Amino acid sequence: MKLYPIMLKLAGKKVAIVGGGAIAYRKAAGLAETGADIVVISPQLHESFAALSVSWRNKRFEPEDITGAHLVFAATDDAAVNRQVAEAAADWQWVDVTSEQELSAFYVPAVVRRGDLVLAVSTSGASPALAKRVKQELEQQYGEEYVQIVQHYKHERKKR
Ligand SMILES: C[C@@]1(CC(=O)O)C2=NC(=C\c3[nH]c(c(CCC(=O)O)c3CC(=O)O)Cc3[nH]c(c(CC(=O)O)c3CCC(=O)O)/C=C3\N/C(=C\2)[C@@H](CCC(=O)O)[C@]3(C)CC(=O)O)/[C@H]1CCC(=O)O
Ligand SMILES: NC(=O)c1ccc[n+]([C@@H]2O[C@H](COP(=O)([O-])OP(=O)(O)OC[C@H]3O[C@@H](n4cnc5c(N)ncnc54)[C@H](O)[C@@H]3O)[C@@H](O)[C@H]2O)c1
Repeated sequence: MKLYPIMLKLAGKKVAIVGGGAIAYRKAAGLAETGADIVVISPQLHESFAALSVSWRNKRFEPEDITGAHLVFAATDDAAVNRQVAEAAADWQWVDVTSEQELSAFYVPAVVRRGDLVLAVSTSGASPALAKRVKQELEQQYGEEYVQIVQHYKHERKKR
């Protein structure tokens, strides 16, 4: 089955991240500056979270924690807990179980940002390491100059 790529406007939307370790941090960092209302549920929080704006619920996961969340990340190191998160989610909630593809409703791509230019790379889950490698190649190919290039094109387009 093909996966469908999309750009989400997350300002003001609740996003729940269950787990507070390295992987939870990586998913939270990817949400920085989207305006999402990020809630992290975990009895421990990785020190890098200090640089991010998130609400921390210092506790173990319970189903009520994901109520109203549009996106849900199950990112604990306990596969059974991650499965409970998937089971607690309503049909309309998009869940990424970071330890188990079969239970996920979406995956996160590897991303290069150059201002408004966004390059997202996915292998549809086949190989996250390859997605990262292709991202690194794109980082070389599309340098910081593209921040200005995309601005220029945007400006030209408005003149029409
Ligand atoms: C792209 C990136 C985005 C991000 O995380 O922000 C991302 N994984 C990254 C890196 C990475 N992940 C893993 C390794 C170790 C090498 C390896 O195992 O290959 C490395 C490499 C590294 O860390 O160097 C391990 C791993 N990943 C998943 C599983 C579980 C499974 O496959 O079932 C396991 C085994 C866990 C275990 O051992 O238990 C699952 C997923 N990882 C995804 C995304 C989604 C599919 C993306 C796609 O392919 O399209 C998906 C399906 C769900 C999701 O996480 O959304 C990010 C690159 C960051 C960057 O840009 O630098
Ligand atoms: N998708 C990916 O990109 C990817 C990559 C590597 C690993 N993984 C998976 O992610 C998992 C987590 O890895 P990590 O490096 O972040 O682990 P980690 O040990 O750094 O963090 C685990 C976190 O889970 C929290 N936790 C444990 N039980 C909990 C509970 N009941 N409720 C709430 N929080 C709870 C802990 O407090 C801790 O903060 C791994 O076990 C692996 O399966 C995914």
